[in-house]
Amino acid sequence: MQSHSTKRYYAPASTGNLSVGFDLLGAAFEPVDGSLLGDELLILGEAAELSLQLSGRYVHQLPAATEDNLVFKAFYAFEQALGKPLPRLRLQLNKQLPVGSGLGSSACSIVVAFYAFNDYFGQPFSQSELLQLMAVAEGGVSGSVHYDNVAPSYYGGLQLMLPDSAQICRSLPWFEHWRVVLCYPGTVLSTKAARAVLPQQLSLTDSIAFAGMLSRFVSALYAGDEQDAAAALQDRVAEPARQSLMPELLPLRTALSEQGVLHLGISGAGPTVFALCRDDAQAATTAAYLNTHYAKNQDALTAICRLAPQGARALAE
Ligand SMILES: Nc1ncnc2c1ncn2[C@@H]1O[C@H](COP(=O)(O)OP(=O)(O)OP(=O)(O)O)[C@@H](O)[C@H]1O
Ligand SMILES: N[C@@H](CCO)C(=O)O
Repeated sequence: MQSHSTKRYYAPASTGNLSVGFDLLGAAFEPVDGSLLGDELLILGEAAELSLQLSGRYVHQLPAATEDNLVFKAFYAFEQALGKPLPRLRLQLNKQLPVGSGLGSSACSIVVAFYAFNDYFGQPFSQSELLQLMAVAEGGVSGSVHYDNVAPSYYGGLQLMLPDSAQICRSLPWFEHWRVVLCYPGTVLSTKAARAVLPQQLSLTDSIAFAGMLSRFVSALYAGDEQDAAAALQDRVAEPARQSLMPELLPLRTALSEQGVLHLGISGAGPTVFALCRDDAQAATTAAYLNTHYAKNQDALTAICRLAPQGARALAE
């Protein structure tokens, strides 16, 4: 039961890479039916000890020990960054994103936790300071610091990372009528494992192709050229190495492309796939197709989404 002083916070699911922008591009998504696809954190009150209750559809995928939960770790990282002891909190995590899914599940818990602590304790950190703390925490999970899940989950929208810039990332335009079908098959693929197969070096040809395709995509978004933007969604970095981890990707892409779907790619490090659709009708048939041909068990999740304009936020109590 919620007490009067309970505070509720939420952060949305995100898709890293978006095929063309390995580690540099990420988008937050929300279901078109108005439901929430992301983690929720409740601050129930203060107590002598820090505590965390767990609930939600994917609670069974979380580590058994509370101390291993990223929300717990986020609290101590927040306190350490602040440099002074904080009151202990009674927390509840409503875990609605599958773990090791490619939906930015770890980032989502990290983002909602840092956002909540910053709000609760009177905003001691600026937005970019908070984002850096989130990225460091996410790096502790995946083995390297990358912002393409934490940035969109925090800010919402489609975010392009800006290496060496104080701003860290910037929102890009998007086509409002585009729909994205996210399909998580129900099987786990850890980001660390999916990064272990990546090439350590890119050839000059692949480096130019990577920079070229990402530039083409960004330029097409600004030009409002939908066809060119969709055509630029090509992954020259991660997908060739990750295909062996996701053997169904290419046959599914061929089948959906024959149905006119704009693109099918790996969401983050997989195994979730994202299908880019031109409208609601195409998204509905694509969702049905992926649900039949890619979903594997009761943990599977298929959602018809649009870009989430808003990222982490407080919800009405
Ligand atoms: N609250 C939490 N949410 C998600 N994962 C958690 C949480 N607490 C601890 N973990 C651990 O963090 C790791 C998350 O792994 P990983 O980064 O592969 O998942 P993911 O975030 O869903 O993947 P991706 O970033 O590709 O979407 C797992 O080992 C999981 O047990
Ligand atoms: N850019 C990261 C995203 C992880 O979700 C990767 O592909 O490894």
